[in-house]
Amino acid sequence: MDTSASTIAAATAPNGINGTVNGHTHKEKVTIVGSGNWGSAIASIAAKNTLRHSKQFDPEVIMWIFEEDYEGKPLSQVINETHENPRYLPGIHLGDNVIAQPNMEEALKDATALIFVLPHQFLRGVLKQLKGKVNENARAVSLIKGVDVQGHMIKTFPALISEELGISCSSLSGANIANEVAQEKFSESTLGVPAPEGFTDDVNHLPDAMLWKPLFDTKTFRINVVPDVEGVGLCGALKNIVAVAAGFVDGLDWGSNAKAAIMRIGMNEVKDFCLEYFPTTQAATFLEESCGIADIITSSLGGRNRQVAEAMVKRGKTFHELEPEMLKGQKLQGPQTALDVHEFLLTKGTKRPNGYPLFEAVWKICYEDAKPETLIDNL
Ligand SMILES: NC(=O)c1ccc[n+]([C@@H]2O[C@H](COP(=O)([O-])OP(=O)(O)OC[C@H]3O[C@@H](n4cnc5c(N)ncnc54)[C@H](O)[C@@H]3O)[C@@H](O)[C@H]2O)c1
Ligand SMILES: O=P(O)(O)OC[C@H](O)CO
Repeated sequence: MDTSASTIAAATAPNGINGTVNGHTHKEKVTIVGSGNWGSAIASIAAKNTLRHSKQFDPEVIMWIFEEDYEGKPLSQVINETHENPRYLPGIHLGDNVIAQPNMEEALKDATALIFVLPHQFLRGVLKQLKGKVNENARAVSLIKGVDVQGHMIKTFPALISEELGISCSSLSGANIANEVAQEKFSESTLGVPAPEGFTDDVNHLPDAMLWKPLFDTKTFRINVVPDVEGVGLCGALKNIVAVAAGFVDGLDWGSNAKAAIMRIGMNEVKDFCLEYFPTTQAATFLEESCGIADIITSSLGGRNRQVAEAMVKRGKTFHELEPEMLKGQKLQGPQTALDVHEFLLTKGTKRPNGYPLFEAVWKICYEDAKPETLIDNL
């Protein structure tokens, strides 16, 4: 199937509505694949916007849930009764139009707008279940922060989703700590959409921008569109390694200068890694957008990766021990991404003089018991 932006443009009405059959307008039907901390926050935004843009979207937002028990009841039942996800996003009303659905086939029925928002280690398993069950006119967006590494092959998740499901996939990433976004505190995010080569028109008019921007953009969650799906996806993945390093700095009480230095060095490694292995990515995505520099800052100041890394140093425990204890079912992405990147670099090699010493130091501290103080040895 041809999933290029121009082909999709031809099949999509100019207002972004998913076409017409027998004179009837088809409304986009939204399914969220994932229901954790960010998945639930984004469900609350999508639920408001499907109502706000009722000509474009069916009001109901289906949220596929990896079923589990919550205080003696299935979590999906609790969510559908209370319209809240007390396990992963307590205190936030998701919207009466959000329906939790543990059955994947049911969740996908008629879906035309698929939002992928899972901890990255679970995506391949979920894609296996989805194969052959997705509508061919569906489009996807990945909110997942991680990379897929198989030996010397590295892929972003939008690319993997597109490849596995044969549909177009965009990428949404930014300085977006879920709890703050859900509380409607001001933040920005970057939407990377597919664009035909040489496209110079307004990116907001690209078909996938016209689908996703109205679904996510609010007064307090501002979406900026760029024609760089890979760059947006990679920034979100790699900044998690930098955030772990920033957490080590906090654990060591090295202070603000050291934290700023680690963020600067980390930003350069993110940028160089993207340009070395994904030459179509654009430097402006890292340097000017929320998904780049801004996400490194927020994650190094306030994220879960930072928090657990600080505790690794202060309490002398591994992240394997601390993750369940501190995050209660939420998942870290930084250590696993450091391992993925390490394994990729090992087989692929690099042309960067001195390699990627910050990424490698984080891997060594997380997986090889290296002392946190060794973080700066090769910088
Ligand atoms: N939380 C944030 O602040 C935030 C913000 C932006 C982006 N992200 C990114 O979004 C993605 C999802 O993060 P999140 O915060 O929604 O998740 P989370 O960290 O809250 O993880 C918990 C989720 O994982 C699910 N899960 C557990 N085992 C599973 C399995 N075997 N198969 C499928 N699902 C399983 C749980 O059901 C739950 O929904 C991550 O890549 C993360 O980096 C998170
Ligand atoms: O809490 P973290 O470290 O997973 O980071 C959350 C978001 O990615 C911040 O943008």
